[in-house]
Amino acid sequence: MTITLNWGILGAGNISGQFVHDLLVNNVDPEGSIKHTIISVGSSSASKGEDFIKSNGIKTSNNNGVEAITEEYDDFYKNGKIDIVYVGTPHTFHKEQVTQCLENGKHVLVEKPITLNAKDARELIELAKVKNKFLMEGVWTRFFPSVELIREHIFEKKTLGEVYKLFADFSMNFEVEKLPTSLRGRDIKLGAGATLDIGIYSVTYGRILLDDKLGENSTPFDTKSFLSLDPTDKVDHDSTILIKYENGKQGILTSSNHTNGPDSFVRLEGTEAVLEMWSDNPARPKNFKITFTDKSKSPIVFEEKNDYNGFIYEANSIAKEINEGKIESSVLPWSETLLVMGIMDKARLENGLIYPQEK
Ligand SMILES: NC(=O)C1=CN([C@@H]2O[C@H](COP(=O)(O)OP(=O)(O)OC[C@H]3O[C@@H](n4cnc5c(N)ncnc54)[C@H](OP(=O)(O)O)[C@@H]3O)[C@@H](O)[C@H]2O)C=CC1
Ligand SMILES: O=C1OC[C@@H](O)[C@H](O)[C@H]1O
Repeated sequence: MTITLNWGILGAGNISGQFVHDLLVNNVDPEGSIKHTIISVGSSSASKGEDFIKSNGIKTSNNNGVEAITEEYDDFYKNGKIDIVYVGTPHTFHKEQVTQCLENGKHVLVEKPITLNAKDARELIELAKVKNKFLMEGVWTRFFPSVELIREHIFEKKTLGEVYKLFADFSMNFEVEKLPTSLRGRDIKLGAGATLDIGIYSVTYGRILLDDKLGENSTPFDTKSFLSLDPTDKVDHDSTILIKYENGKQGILTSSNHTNGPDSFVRLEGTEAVLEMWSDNPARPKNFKITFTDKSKSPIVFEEKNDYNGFIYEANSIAKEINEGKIESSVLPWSETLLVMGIMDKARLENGLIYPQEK
């Protein structure tokens, strides 16, 4: 049986293009049992939407015979052919746009962070329940094949022995000082700051590699944090969150817009082995290596090679869950999203970073 999901893409920008790439690659796979049709691109301007369709190569031949259209936001929300909306706009627009999508009877996959804080996220979740529509935050990292394998090694096979410490870092020098303060990466009004933008991935590793449970069932933990706020734009470009679980496991979860991180963005230390993860982008964990203390044992290496950016894994998981009538992801349930948002709320509170929308 083939499952087909009809998508609306909201925001004709950077990440929407990368997401769409994966849907199109998937559609030309003759073996694929899940198909993703792009119905419409919602954009602030028709010409921008048309450019998006052209520059990302959306054609009837790779879109299940359907010609994608572009619509301005109001028409897009009302388009009855769209099953699910992918929201690919800056953080501060997510709350209002997700609300519009749910109110108009659409399922939603919204880019990370779901909102600026846990309170707003909770409101969206309550609305998804009332409208009986699927809602998930797009933390695509959690859906990669490597993550499932690694979690099996850590928690089921105990390949690393007892795990004690995690170092997870997402750092990318985007030469902050040279950028205009009006950009998403610097503008406090657009929710700028390393913690919400990239620190969320380090926190995600702190959750998926140190705890085998999710959300409301998670192992109790405490966090402490240090955020350095920039004197000009007032947001954090360097962020460190320390996490300590009740069972003693510790994580050092860092992010920076000032420096480039190490090749191995994750180092997880156990009594019998060390796990390292690498790829061109810490958000997409394509490869890992487990090296044993006992040098007579060969390392375990996994490398993913294909044409996907990696968004296809979350998209296919969602297609299956929606097909089964679910409104909440089993991989990233609402309570887990709220827990991560809560960690970031606390870090911001501890360091005095309040967004204008929260005042
Ligand atoms: N999963 C991942 O790896 C990544 C996720 N992201 C997330 O995706 C989201 C979007 O990021 P990105 O694609 O880089 O953003 P862009 O700056 O490329 O903006 C995306 C779109 O949002 C709309 N938009 C942008 N700025 C404004 C503004 N000031 N006012 C109104 N609308 C605006 C525009 O849509 P329109 O077409 O309507 O004009 C724009 O095309 C963020 O929340 C980010 O955290 C980003 C990068 C990677
Ligand atoms: O999610 C993200 O991952 C990659 C980064 O470059 C980007 O700023 C961020 O939004």
